[in-house]
Amino acid sequence: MARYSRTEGTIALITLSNPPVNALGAAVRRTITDIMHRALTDGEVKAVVLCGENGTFCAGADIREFGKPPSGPALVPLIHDMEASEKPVVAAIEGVALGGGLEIALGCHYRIAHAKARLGFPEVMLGLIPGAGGSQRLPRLIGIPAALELITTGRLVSAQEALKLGIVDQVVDGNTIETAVKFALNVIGVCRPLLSRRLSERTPAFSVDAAAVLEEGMARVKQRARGAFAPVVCVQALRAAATLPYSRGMETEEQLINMLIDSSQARALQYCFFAQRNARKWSLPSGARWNNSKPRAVHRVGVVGLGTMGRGITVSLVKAGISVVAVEMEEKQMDLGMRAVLGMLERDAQRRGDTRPPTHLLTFTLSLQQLGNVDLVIEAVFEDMALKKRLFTELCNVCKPSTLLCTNTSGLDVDALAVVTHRRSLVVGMHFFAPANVMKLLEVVCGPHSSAEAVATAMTLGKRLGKVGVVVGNCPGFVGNRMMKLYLDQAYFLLEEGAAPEQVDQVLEEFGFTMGIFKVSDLSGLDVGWRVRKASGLIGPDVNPKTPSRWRQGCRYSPLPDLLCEQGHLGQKSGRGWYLYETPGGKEPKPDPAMHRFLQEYRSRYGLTPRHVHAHEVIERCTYAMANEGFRILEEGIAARAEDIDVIYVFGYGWPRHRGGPMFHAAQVGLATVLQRLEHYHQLHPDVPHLQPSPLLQRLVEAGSPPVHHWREHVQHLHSHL
Ligand SMILES: CC(C)(COP(=O)(O)OP(=O)(O)OC[C@H]1O[C@@H](n2cnc3c(N)ncnc32)[C@H](O)[C@@H]1OP(=O)(O)O)[C@@H](O)C(=O)NCCC(=O)NCCSC(=O)C[C@@H](O)CCCCCCCCCCCCC(=O)O
Repeated sequence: MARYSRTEGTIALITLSNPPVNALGAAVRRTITDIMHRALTDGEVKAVVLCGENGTFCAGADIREFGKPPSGPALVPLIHDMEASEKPVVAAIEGVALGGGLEIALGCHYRIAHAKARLGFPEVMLGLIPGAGGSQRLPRLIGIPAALELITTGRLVSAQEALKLGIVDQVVDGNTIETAVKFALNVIGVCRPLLSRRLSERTPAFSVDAAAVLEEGMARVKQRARGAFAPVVCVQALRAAATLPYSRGMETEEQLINMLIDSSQARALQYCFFAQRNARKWSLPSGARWNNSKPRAVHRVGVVGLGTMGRGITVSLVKAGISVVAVEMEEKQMDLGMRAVLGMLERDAQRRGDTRPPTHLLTFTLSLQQLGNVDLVIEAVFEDMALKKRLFTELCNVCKPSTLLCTNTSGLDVDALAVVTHRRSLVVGMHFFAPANVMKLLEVVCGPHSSAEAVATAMTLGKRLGKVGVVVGNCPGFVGNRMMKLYLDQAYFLLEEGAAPEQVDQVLEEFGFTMGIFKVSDLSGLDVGWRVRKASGLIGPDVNPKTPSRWRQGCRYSPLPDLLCEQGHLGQKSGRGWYLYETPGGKEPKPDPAMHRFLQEYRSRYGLTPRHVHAHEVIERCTYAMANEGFRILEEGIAARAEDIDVIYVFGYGWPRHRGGPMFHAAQVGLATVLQRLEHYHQLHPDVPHLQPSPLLQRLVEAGSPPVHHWREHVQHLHSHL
């Protein structure tokens, strides 16, 4: 928990010891409080050095304790006692000093940091504010503008930046604890009383513009927060620091954190924190798991296809220091792709202040033969099964027998590709999201033949690329796009029933989505879905001409997006889609009067009487339809946990993190309510079978709506892939 030792005769060394990150759980707080009291009252001790075991100072409060009844001593009195002490207290910061960890460090009189240390207040990402004096001490140390930026964004700073800002007093390359001990010996008795080092005693170093800075800060966070409370409350805490004496500021901080601590948003954000980490802990029905499966070494990767996805994947790989052989079939495409990749790398290097992008890691070629020596191939050609099968067959002949063959398909059958190869166990899906060099999500699609080694290798590679990997099973659309289809269907149906694209989007954005569904569709290009619908036989020559336009494969179908595509309205790239753009390639969507007329004509053609669609109906139909499919996905074992589905939505589809994800949202609304609303909508729309509540949802409600982590226990037949 925390250890006490004496060094150099007069220095008390207090070492936090709570692996893996020295979080400040109740037992740790109890031990440090006792030990600190001992050190501060022991007459032989002249100074104290506080450090953390195993190269980590402290990652802050133990997040698992939030939401539980409080126990153990609080941090605030401990920090006050330390700061009030007449013996110098020096923090030796290695690894991280985050949240409550940094608050403790700010209560110390001096801070020495290792060059590789990172410091910050990430509380806002957990729906909180720094609640143990951090919101009051940091602005007194570095001023309002810098504190405002750090606290409202949760951004971590390097030791060097912390030195520049004045958060730490010294940065060391060598042994931080030894340096801190020497430092402590040097300052014993030098600065008595330690008044100037006590941040709570300082008058905040505010510029005259503090009020304006806070006002601007508030406007900025409100615009960016998409409905999240915590960033706004962070600004309120800083306003208290700017305008109130320290003790009153602390009272305000306490009131504000108490308001947030039990909020549904804080719960959702803390759920996301653990869900993201749990996603790494995959397992397969064979018993193979993340911690008993060895990934293969990947030094050289082949990327086939230099369209939008292939380019982004190539850039991600190169930025992670991995050699890439990029293959295109046609010279013109290759030239375009090569220029785009080099341009992206160049801009990235400029942003980071590097003079030369790592182009030496790149080989561009028109010949698949050059893939003979790669460890892994990522196929990123068109979504055309016949083309992909030909390619996989050829790759088998070209690549060494141990090369993993991965497909970036966004929904085609990974197993159908595996069976054309002689190395089925080495085939997995690596589904990146556009733009692949930016988006964090990676679905690792595991087919029935995929080996644990292949899954482990794809997950490890994803981690090297900075992605959040989630292992999913093989079915059309996997997890993300399978649920997305139902979301889109509901959005189209809402247009048929009377809504306008901008109205649906506004409601979704107010809910917290990064972008409304129609804006997303315009951005990705309407032709993407069009191709998928053609390939899956929903449109095209295979459809019986007698089939009504609004009816496909036994259920209601909306041809709206197909009609737009037929007119060449493909979204941003064509200057027109669900919205109007100034020019082809324009980015600024404007409501399109022609779209309104088109919808009116469409409705009258099919005898649909438009009605006013309420905001709550938009949210319920879109999000409950998604969650309902999520329950089916869980039942089929396509996702191992509800948390995995939520991670996919938060990291890949712009779902607001402060609402946890579609499954967590359903749990927060109440499963019984979701069930009842789905029944209601299914009664109104019996031609939409997907609105019929899934059997798992029904069983969960019968079982009293257990918490998300227990849902898997109610899956009846674990016939699953995962
Ligand atoms: C630290 C990291 C940067 C490490 O990253 P890395 O990639 O190396 O590793 P992982 O992310 O995989 O983490 C490894 C492992 O550790 C677990 N973990 C990490 N941090 C915590 C944590 N803070 N608590 C619990 N567990 C943690 C993680 O889950 C992994 O576990 P696994 O099983 O999967 O291996 C990175 O992890 C990171 O960024 N962590 C989060 C850091 C953070 O957000 N810190 C802020 C915490 S909130 C806080 O500090 C609030 C303060 O302002 C204090 C507020 C006090 C008042 C509140 C009143 C509430 C009452 C309850 C508490 C009473 C206390 C009091 O009153 O004083």
